Amino acid sequence: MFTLYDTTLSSRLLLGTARYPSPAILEEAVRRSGAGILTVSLRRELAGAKGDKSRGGAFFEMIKALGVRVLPNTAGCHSVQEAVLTAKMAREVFATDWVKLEVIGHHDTLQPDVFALVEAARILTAEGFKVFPYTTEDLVVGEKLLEAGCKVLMPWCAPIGSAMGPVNPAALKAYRAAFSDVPLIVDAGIGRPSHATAVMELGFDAVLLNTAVSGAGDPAAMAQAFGQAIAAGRTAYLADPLEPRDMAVPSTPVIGKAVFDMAPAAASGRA
Ligand SMILES: CC(=O)[C@@H](O)[C@H](O)COP(=O)(O)O
Repeated sequence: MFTLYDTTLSSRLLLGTARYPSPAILEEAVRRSGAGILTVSLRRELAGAKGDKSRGGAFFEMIKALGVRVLPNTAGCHSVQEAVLTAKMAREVFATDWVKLEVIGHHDTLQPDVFALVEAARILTAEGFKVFPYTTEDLVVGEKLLEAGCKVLMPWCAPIGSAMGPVNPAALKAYRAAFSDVPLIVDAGIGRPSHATAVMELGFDAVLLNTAVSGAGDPAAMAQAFGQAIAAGRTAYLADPLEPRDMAVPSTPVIGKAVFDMAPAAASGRA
């Protein structure tokens, strides 16, 4: 169990809902993942409906009907104004003050504009939003986001949609150590279940991912694999894993065993 703002959750997987082959596959993926939170892009769905707002609305109704907590996101926003406006629209549509705050700053890497992110976070928390900021693993930005009122931080592990997995594990380790009391969710860049396990083993509280599931050959099976991998990573973290060592250490205590085994054989003349 872990707590994000006012809510206690058992699943540590937050699943994105974009780019699935069909609504039925999305539904099945959500079910098999066991995800505790679904993130939904307001801008993407409304843009995809191409003027027919009821299509966007139908998608939102389908998401609500899944009965999983929704975390609307501001994916596709490039400025403070856009992100704040999108968050307010999402609050109306989903009747929630939770928002995943994304303010994209770099065209190629989709790296967040961390200056705009902090400003938007400050505005939204002042208006009562519970902000989940998508950020880099920069420690100073993390501190500024906490000062702005965020109670959760969501560092990337690689660019959105890249599926690279944790490209800078040392930075993620430092992030975990620096914000030991803050719920931390790795958001974006996960490609495989083993990546999710690896970041959970570092002590992160949860993982948010989308492309690795929606882009898989069998999204529902992959969603299930991620659910299992995240749970395994958490269990391993709590089990206090060994640190890698420079030297070999025999795992079987051989000294003494041979004496017991050999002595009776030698005495009886057996080789
Ligand atoms: C759905 C969503 O919020 C994405 O913007 C998020 O950051 C996930 O990234 P991946 O698609 O790389 O998992």
